[in-house]
Formats: sequence, structure tokens, C-alpha cells
Amino acid sequence: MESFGARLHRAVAERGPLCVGIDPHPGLLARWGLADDVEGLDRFSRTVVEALGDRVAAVKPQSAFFERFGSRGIGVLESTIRQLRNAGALVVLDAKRGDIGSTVSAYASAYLDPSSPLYADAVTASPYLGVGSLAPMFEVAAAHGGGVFVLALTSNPEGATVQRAVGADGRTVAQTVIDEISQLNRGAEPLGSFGLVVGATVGDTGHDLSTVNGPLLAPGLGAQGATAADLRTVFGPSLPSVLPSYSREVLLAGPDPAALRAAAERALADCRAALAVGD
Ligand SMILES: O=c1ccn([C@@H]2O[C@H](COP(=O)(O)O)[C@@H](O)[C@H]2O)c(=O)[nH]1
Repeated sequence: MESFGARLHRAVAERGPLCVGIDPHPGLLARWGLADDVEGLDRFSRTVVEALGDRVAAVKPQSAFFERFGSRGIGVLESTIRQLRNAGALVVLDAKRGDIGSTVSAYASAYLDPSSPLYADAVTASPYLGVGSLAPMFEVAAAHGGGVFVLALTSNPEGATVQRAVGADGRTVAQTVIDEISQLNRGAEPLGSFGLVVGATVGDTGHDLSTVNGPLLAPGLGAQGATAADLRTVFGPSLPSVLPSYSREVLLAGPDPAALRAAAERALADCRAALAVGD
């Protein structure tokens, strides 16, 4: 089975370095002329899939916006994931799960086992019960060609108090996460399957990302204030591994599929320019 890292590397080479989020905020549903209910959620998600599923490298549904409608919302999430995969986009399910290892096993089954209705190509995970507690996710991902993106330096201003806290060994919490994920990806080619989330809003990270050898998912662009040009400051020599991610910035262009495509193309052009190596 081809690894997630290899699949993502190919998708980015073919479609460009861009991930678009599906975040059906109540305000966006209203702006699109849709009701804040399961039917509106379904129409919103189908429109994004139809507009972008066959052209962007990755799509990141935000689980929370589906969960808020209960079991029927989860049903829409299941079909959205299926539709995206059928359209050829890699699906990064943004669920930010984390728990003690025995419970993480269940999350691994839910999101990374191909027999699950919520099976995605990759999932986001929270390391604050210890990176080691996520081992079941890493194992199931490795067994089935999946990926895991672990929070390291998140895009929200509140994250720094936890992530930049310094431990007894002198490393920050974030650097510990970076180092443990680097170990998992050691020797992987062309790219490891275990990524980090590093917000495009964080400025110069002051952290060493050079050893990661895995994808660096960068949310925070657009609505949270970061621009593609900021990626250079944040990632420096690690730019080739960056997967920029936009949600509201692109979604605000809807519901016209052509306008969504144009917004994604603008975002991609900005990211290509920012990520161009040697400029
Ligand atoms: O550090 C993080 C981790 C995840 N996110 C998620 O990404 C999107 C951002 O949406 P925008 O509309 O582009 O602001 C959202 O789903 C967040 O939960 C993040 O922003 N920062």
C-alpha cells in the first residue's frame, strides 16, 4: 500500500500545494442562502466537492461543523468524505482527537481503518496526553497508507501558553512534539506520513522544523489574518513540505462553483509564489 506521504507528495505535484477546508459555519450557510440544518449542510458540502474535489490536492472537512447536527450531520460527513475521495482529493479530517492510548485505538479505527464509514486519508490529532498516546493512530495509519497531523504550534493566540512552555529537558512542548514526529518519519521517502500542524499566523517559530520529513499543515491563512507571504517567515527552509490550508477565505466566494474555483485558484497562485524555492 502506498503511504500517505507518497500520495500527498504526488497530489501536490499534480494539483499544487493547497488544502481547502469545509467549514460550514452558520454565517456561511446563511450567506449561501442555505438553512442552518442538515439539508443546508449537505448542499454546502456537495457544492464544495463539486467545485473543488477534482482539482485541489487536499480537502479538510472540519468535523465540528458536522457533529453539531448529531447523527444526521455525521451521515453528511461520511458521504462528503466518500465523494471527495471519489473525486480524487485527499481527505484530511480535522477532528483533533487525542486520549489515553486504549481510547485512541478506537479513534484510529473510526478515522483510519478502511472499513470505517468515516475513513479518511488523514486525521488531525492532539498530543496533549503525550505523543506516545497517539501510537495506535500511527500504527493504523502506517498499516493502511494513512496519515496523522499532530498539533505543534497552532494558529490561535492562546496556543502559545501550552505549546511554548519549557519542560525539564529545556525543550518546549512544541519542540518535543516536533522531535517525536521527526523520529516517526525518519528515512521515509519522498515524504513521511506523519505531519504537524503549524499555523501560518505564528511568525518566526523559533523552532527547528528541519528534521520533520513530513507534511506541515498550515491553517490560519485568510480569515485569521495570515497571508501566503507569511509562510516564508514561518517555515523558512522547510517551505517545500508546507501544505497551506484555507477555509473561510475560499468558502466566502460561494455558492457559485465557478467563483469557488476562482478563489481556490487565487489562493493556489499565492501559495505557489510564496513556496517557490530559490526566489
Ligand atoms: O492551528 C490550527 C489548527 C486547525 N485549525 C482549523 O483550520 C480551519 C481554519 O479555518 P479558517 O476559516 O481558514 O480560519 C478551522 O477548521 C480550524 O479549526 C486552525 O485554524 N488552526
